[in-house]
Amino acid sequence: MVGTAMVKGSHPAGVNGVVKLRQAFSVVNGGGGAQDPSSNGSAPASNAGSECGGVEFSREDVAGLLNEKPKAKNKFNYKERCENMSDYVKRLRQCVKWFQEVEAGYAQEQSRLRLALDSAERRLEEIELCSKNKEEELRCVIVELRKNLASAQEKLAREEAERLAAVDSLVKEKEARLTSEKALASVSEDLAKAQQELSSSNQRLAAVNDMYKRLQEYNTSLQEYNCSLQLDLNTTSENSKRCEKEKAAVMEELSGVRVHYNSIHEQFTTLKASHDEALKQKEALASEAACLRGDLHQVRDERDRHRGQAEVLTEEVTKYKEYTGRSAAELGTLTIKSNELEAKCLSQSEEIKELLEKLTSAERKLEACDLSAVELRAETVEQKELIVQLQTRLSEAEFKVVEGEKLRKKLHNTILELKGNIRVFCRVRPLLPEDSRSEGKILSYPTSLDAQGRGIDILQNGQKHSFQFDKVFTPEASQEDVFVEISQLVQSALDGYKVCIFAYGQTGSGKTYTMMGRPGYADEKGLIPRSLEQIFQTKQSLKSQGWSYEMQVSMLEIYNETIRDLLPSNRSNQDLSRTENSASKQYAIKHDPNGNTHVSDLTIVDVRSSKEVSYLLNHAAHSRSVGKTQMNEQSSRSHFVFTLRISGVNESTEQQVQGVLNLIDLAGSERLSKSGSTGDRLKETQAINKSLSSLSDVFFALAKKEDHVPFRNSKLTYLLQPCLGGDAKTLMFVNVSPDSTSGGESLCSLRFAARVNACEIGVPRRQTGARAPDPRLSIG
Ligand SMILES: Nc1ncnc2c1ncn2[C@@H]1O[C@H](COP(=O)(O)OP(=O)(O)OP(=O)(O)O)[C@@H](O)[C@H]1O
Repeated sequence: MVGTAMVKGSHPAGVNGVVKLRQAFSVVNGGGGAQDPSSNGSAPASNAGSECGGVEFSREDVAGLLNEKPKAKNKFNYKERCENMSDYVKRLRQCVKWFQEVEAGYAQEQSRLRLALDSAERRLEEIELCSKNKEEELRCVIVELRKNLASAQEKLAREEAERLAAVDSLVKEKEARLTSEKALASVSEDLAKAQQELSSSNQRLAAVNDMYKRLQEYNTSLQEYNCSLQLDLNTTSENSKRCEKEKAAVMEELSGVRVHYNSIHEQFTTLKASHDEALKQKEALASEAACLRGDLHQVRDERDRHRGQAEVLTEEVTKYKEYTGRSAAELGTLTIKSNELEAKCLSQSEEIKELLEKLTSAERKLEACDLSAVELRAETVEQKELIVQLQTRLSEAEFKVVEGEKLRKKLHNTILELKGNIRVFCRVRPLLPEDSRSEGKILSYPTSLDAQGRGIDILQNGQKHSFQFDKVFTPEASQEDVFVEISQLVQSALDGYKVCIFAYGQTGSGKTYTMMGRPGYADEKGLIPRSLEQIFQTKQSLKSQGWSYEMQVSMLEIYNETIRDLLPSNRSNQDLSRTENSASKQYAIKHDPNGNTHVSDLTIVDVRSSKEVSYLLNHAAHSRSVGKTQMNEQSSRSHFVFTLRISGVNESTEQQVQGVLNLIDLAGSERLSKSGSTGDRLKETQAINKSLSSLSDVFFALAKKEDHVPFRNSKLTYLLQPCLGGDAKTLMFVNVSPDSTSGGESLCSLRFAARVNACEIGVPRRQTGARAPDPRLSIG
């Protein structure tokens, strides 16, 4: 009974307790140890059971032992009951032994489990602490993110509004551009037509000139012929005059003869009349005689008288007849002579007529020739006038085109100035012999109306990325083409603006070529020498308007975050080594309230001509830190800053202007893996990449209109602060290599440039009025 009670009493804390401990142990250890015997009575014996003194007990055995009392079939059979009891006691003893062993094992297990529990609790505590910290952090992050979200939403709304406004203005600009392009196209058409007309007019003019020459030759021959005809005519007219005179004399003679003849004829008529009278009288007399015959006496006397009268009359008639016969002969000779003369005169008249006809026809021909010559001359004059008109129209059209282009640029500039944007030009250099040509072209230039000359597409990993800038120069663009586009900007430095032009891009992409050019090749001079030439030329031409300018130059480089002066402080002491010269100097950058930047101890040189500046540029180029990298034979390892300060005074208008021209050749960005830099080169590359990434951060902050712009993160950005965040006219060249192996870098550069293009830095302001107290210390 005692044993039974003991076993019974130990049951809950015994088997179940051990089972629970085992369960806990298995949970802590993550294993699948013992299970609650009551939960799964069919568990395998090896899992639930244990060994005790060589006797194996199953759970069922133990449970049977604990729950069953020994029962005898016959309660009076004491022997059987004793045997049963002893058997039961034996089994109980074995069971107790098993329990003890199990308890010992369980105690061990318990201590192990306690240790595990302790460590688990410690871990739990740590985890809880950690999770609390994390929770705290996450809460902070969530709060910050919420704030950021709110400000981002605000900014988004603002940017959306601005974007809409920008889209509006872009649409307007596009429209304006389209109309100006249409006008340009129509003007170009006109121009082409005018040129065609001009060339056809030139051809016609040449043909007319040719014809005119031939006509002139013909005219000359006609004039010669005319001269000979005139000579002939003169001699003929002299002959004719002579003949006329002779004819007149003959006619006079003839008329005299005719008068004479008439008078003789009249006499003859009167004589004939008198003869007839006489005959009549004779007849009357004869009739009278016949009448008087009767009266013979009387009649004979009368007859004699009459006879005498008849004889006298006969004599007279004879005389008359004689006379009349002689006159007729004379008249005949005279008539013959007159006829001859008339015939001669007639022949001469005919000759004269013929000559006159010839002369008239010749004159008519001459007149016709003169007329055609005059017509031709008039036509030539008309054509010349037409040519002049066409040329005027052509020059007008050309002028219109130039003016249109100027206006477009001006409008574009004005829009940009109103927006306060940084302008971005992209320049792609030509493929060099050392470039790889394996993967074909990665860059292309869209030809659509709105993107022509401004768009660039880059193919990277099979994907096309499109960008648009203020201008895109293809590899064919010459240094002159590039300079033409920035000359107006350079000009505005003389008008009192702060101007900043800088070149950004991967190493070897053509920044130094763009800014400085190729030394020794006049055609390939870069923007810096060309800008200076233009400034000094304009300075000369503005003299007539009363302007006089003073100019000062300074040049520095930022190498490994250190400023170096590139000009000799003492011209006579040029051989002094640069390090020795600049070691003691501080070159601290300061900005005054007027937005001018001062670099202490920096050498500033007065310059009067572009030659002087070229000399200084050469000096600086030799002093600049240059090295060889895997990407570029002559790689610029520093940022080069050229500053020209311009002070202008107009004595007649008492105006004063102060302009600054900053021209900057940045060091090239490069990937450390690709550049293959080690040692000092590696340090340089890291410094370059750091300052360029600071520049990128500045643009990022500007583009997002953040309150804080990290200008102070690098010397470069701090030096450029007035140009990037102030009132300067700023232009960035993004130089790109067409090499297919540089596609990644080119895409990065173009992305950076697109971000810069979106930046608004403020509206440019002209600096006029009183001069700074010491302009020599100011660089921009
Ligand atoms: N537009 C171009 N026409 C002809 N050659 C060019 C042009 N641009 C660049 N090059 C040539 O490409 C080479 C690299 O150009 P450059 O030295 O100007 O590159 P960079 O960007 O200044 O490089 P880094 O950053 O390493 O100084 C030079 O040999 C240069 O003459």
